[in-house]
Amino acid sequence: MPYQLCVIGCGTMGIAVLSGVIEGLSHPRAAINGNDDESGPSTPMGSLILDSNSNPASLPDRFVATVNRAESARKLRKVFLELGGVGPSVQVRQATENVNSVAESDVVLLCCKPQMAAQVLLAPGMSEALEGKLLISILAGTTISMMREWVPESCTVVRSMPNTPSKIREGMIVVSSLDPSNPKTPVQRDILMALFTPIGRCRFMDEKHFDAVTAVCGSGPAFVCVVLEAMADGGVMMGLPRSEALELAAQTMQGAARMVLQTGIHPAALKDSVTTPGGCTIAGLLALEDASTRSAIARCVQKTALHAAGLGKEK
Ligand SMILES: NC(=O)C1=CN([C@@H]2O[C@H](COP(=O)(O)OP(=O)(O)OC[C@H]3O[C@@H](n4cnc5c(N)ncnc54)[C@H](OP(=O)(O)O)[C@@H]3O)[C@@H](O)[C@H]2O)C=CC1
Ligand SMILES: O=C(O)[C@@H]1CCC=N1
Repeated sequence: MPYQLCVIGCGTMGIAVLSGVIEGLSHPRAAINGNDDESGPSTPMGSLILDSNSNPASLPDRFVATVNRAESARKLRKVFLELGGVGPSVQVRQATENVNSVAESDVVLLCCKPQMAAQVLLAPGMSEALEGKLLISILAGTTISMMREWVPESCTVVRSMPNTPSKIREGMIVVSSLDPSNPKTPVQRDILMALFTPIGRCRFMDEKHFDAVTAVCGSGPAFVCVVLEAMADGGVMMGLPRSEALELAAQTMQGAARMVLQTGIHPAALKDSVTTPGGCTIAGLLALEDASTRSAIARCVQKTALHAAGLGKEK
């Protein structure tokens, strides 16, 4: 039976995921998946799994979303009203209705800030509401074992890390491979696949990688946009109109990334193929090396991952 999905804390990321899921309901398409350590081998850069939505029982058909403030609820209603043409409506409620929203739903997507998780999950009545439910968290730095302390034993806890491009169904979503104290049933696995594959590339990974995953794909769009903006700035410096400079840089970035994903070509090989001996590309590359660009970006990911690890512990 189709089920009700409840999004607790439907801010930037809740909207991104829910918009992608709702859009995917009316426009199903082939799902692109990364390696899936729970379903056997695939190609180095991922395999194409056709129409993982074929089991309608794994898809939600009713939606509830909660936020804290009345003002946010008003804005959220507008967001989903505008989406209305492409899918079912979403009931928007305030945090005072978290417990009954969870009680009447089958699957819960936890999208609040990590610092709010304990308060939300330990609210009076929430434990009863979560009995037997599937709780999918997108929270950075909040481990399954921390969440297990806050939910009843019968509740299955899964961690996921989506990113903002999920909104246009170009997300990267990593899902924790197992909750050792409460392994996923095939039904729950189907639900995870059905929810996430329509909104991007989906991969199961062990929870121990989640801080690194958070840095690379959760925060990654911010880092990539700094590079994108800088490339456009360079074009503007050399006389290109701003909008064209941005278009050229964005499509170039997308094209290079797609070549890596689709062909499995190593980025270094792709870079070498652009670099004509004695040409202009090597001149630009050496300027990047002088500025230690690679280590700056790698250190940025390292620092982000280390910070992510502490997020769930903040009060
Ligand atoms: N932003 C990103 O790119 C990514 C974020 N994440 C994770 O997603 C989570 C949310 O981040 P983000 O969307 O950026 O944050 P936002 O601040 O945009 O969203 C948080 C939402 O939680 C709501 N909220 C606060 N308290 C409660 C409560 N008691 N009950 C119900 N809702 C509540 C807020 O409502 P109100 O506005 O009224 O206060 C707001 O809508 C974080 O845990 C983060 O680690 C993961 C991947 C990527
Ligand atoms: O900045 C943050 O904490 C969240 C987690 C990943 C992306 N944004």
